[in-house]
Amino acid sequence: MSPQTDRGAGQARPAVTRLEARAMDLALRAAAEGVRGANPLVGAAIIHDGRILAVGRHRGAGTPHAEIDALRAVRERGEDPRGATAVVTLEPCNHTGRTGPCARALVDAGIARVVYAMADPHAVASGGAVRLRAAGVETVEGPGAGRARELNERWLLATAQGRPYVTAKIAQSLDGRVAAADGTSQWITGPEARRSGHALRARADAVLVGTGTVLADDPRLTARDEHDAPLEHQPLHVVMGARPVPAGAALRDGPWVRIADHDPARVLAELADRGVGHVLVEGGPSVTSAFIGADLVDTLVVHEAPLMLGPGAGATDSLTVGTLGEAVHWRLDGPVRVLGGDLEITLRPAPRRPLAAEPSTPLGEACSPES
Ligand SMILES: NC(=O)C1=CN([C@@H]2O[C@H](COP(=O)(O)OP(=O)(O)OC[C@H]3O[C@@H](n4cnc5c(N)ncnc54)[C@H](OP(=O)(O)O)[C@@H]3O)[C@@H](O)[C@H]2O)C=CC1
Ligand SMILES: Nc1c(N[C@@H]2O[C@H](COP(=O)(O)O)[C@@H](O)[C@H]2O)[nH]c(=O)[nH]c1=O
Ligand SMILES: [Zn+2]
Repeated sequence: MSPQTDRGAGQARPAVTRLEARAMDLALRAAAEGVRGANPLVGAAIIHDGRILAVGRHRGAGTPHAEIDALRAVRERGEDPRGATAVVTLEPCNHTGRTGPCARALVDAGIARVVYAMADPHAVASGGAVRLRAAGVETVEGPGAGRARELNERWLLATAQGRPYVTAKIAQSLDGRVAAADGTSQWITGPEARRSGHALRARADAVLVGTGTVLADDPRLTARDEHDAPLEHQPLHVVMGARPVPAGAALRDGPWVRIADHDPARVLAELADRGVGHVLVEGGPSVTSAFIGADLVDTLVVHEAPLMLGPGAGATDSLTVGTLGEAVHWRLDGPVRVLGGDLEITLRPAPRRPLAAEPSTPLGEACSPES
């Protein structure tokens, strides 16, 4: 499939210019710097008079979308976006969520042409291209689609499955233990790593643990700063399992729910019904293994502490792996960070099947020299 434009099929003009292809490359790189969660990673660039005026990106749920970020940067530089081209890694949205529809913002800014990598599969947000064309804006879909899809591969999967995006966090020893033999585990990691764990909680709509963790640790599951004060955004506390949550359990101090089910897919469906878009799974080993075994972890954050715990509980003790060929593979998804004395390793699942074939002409091959 070649890039689509709203021009007639008989018109021979190449879909994108060399500058637009370069802008798409920059937008994709900017997108990759965002944080994963309920929203896809999206970048945008604005081109005018043969120059890339600005590059923007989405910085996480609730913050301005990439197009708005790029338009803001253009205006901050005292430039006028009227008549410009916007190059975006995802079809501009057409809905009012926590931010307004980007399609309208682009029209209001006087943008004349929008090149976007891939259509928005999210039923609520889609339709931006139709709205743009209705307002007389030329649209081109397809350049950079392969890279855009690869970047948001797991978000696209979660969206297609109609479930929340899932991040799992494991705080483990060098030898992969999450508790000592007697069940003690507080704390394996140092304060810097734990602060990063709290930042993860603050980015999630819900934090989920199994009943085993509730009974062993009595976790609070709140998002807190270095002084133990609550952060602004607090996640829903979710307990998965059959046993009741004890009357005095600390997690009852915030909004909480127990879901008496062992099936991660059904638990996610129930959370989706409650409006949860991003779940942080914090263990313990039985629950983490169940999510990983069901291929329902989209991002895995491992906090690796420099200590060994010998015969303690392993992070994924219940994962069914009988032979090396059944190993669950991951790949790095961003830089490894040093947090005090610990490491933070962010991973995403290595694809179990080859990625879908690139549906568009690769960047750089569909362009014409700048006119
Ligand atoms: N370092 C770290 O990052 C963490 C360490 N821990 C440590 O882990 C230990 C607790 O481990 P564990 O008991 O495995 O903790 P879990 O939180 O995984 O709880 C396990 C229990 O949850 C219920 N459950 C829900 N879904 C499933 C499922 N799909 N499969 C199996 N059981 C399910 C079962 O109880 P039911 O009968 O009620 O249904 C099960 O016994 C503690 O020592 C704790 O300190 C815990 C979290 C994080
Ligand atoms: N042991 C361990 C973690 N354990 C996780 O933190 C929970 C306790 O949360 P709270 O009561 O809110 O502070 C605990 O039940 C488990 O999910 N986390 C880490 O960052 N590092 C650690 O060494
Ligand atoms: Zn938008």
